[in-house]
Amino acid sequence: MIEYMKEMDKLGMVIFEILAHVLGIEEEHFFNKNFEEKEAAYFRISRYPPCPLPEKIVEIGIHSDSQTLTILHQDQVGGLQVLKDDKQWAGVRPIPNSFVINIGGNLETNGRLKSVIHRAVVNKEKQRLSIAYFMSPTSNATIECPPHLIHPISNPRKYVPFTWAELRHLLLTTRRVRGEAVALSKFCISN
Ligand SMILES: O=C(O)CCC(=O)C(=O)O
Ligand SMILES: [Fe+2]
Repeated sequence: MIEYMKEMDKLGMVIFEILAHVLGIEEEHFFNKNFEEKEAAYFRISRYPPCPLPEKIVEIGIHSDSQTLTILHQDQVGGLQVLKDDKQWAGVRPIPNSFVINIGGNLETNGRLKSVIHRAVVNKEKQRLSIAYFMSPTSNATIECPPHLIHPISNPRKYVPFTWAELRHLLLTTRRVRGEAVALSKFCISN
């Protein structure tokens, strides 16, 4: 497990480097610097038993991930679905030897990246397994959209700066609402 975790961290850092490049973040080691504390990362291993009436059950409810990045391994059964802009669910087809990468709520960068709403449905005949690895920043790292991704008129700042410790506290203490990032919304400037 520890080895798997180390490999996930390495992969996550490569993805962060790519994202930093795509987002035009020039500060060297931007993500490395904010992800030194590894204790905050965690796994969720989900086993979905077969179900004769799959339409009656949605095993992992509708949600978006709250951390920074999710690296998800799903087996070949399939069941992960994402909510598209047209409000239709689309299945994420399992591809052998690959991971599904989800952007977490605190990486939304003022809407430049999207933390997708998703759910997992069960299969009639087959059991399904998934392993989600959630990466979060160091507890006291400040989460704040880089100024160059903000425009005062076309894209004004959506959230006040906050720390991961503050968001994590709210995630643990705020009542959840299906499909809504309630904890994150507490930092919304319009609230
Ligand atoms: O099992 C899956 O495919 C999804 C798991 C998931 O969304 C989660 O653990 O947050
Ligand atoms: Fe998830």
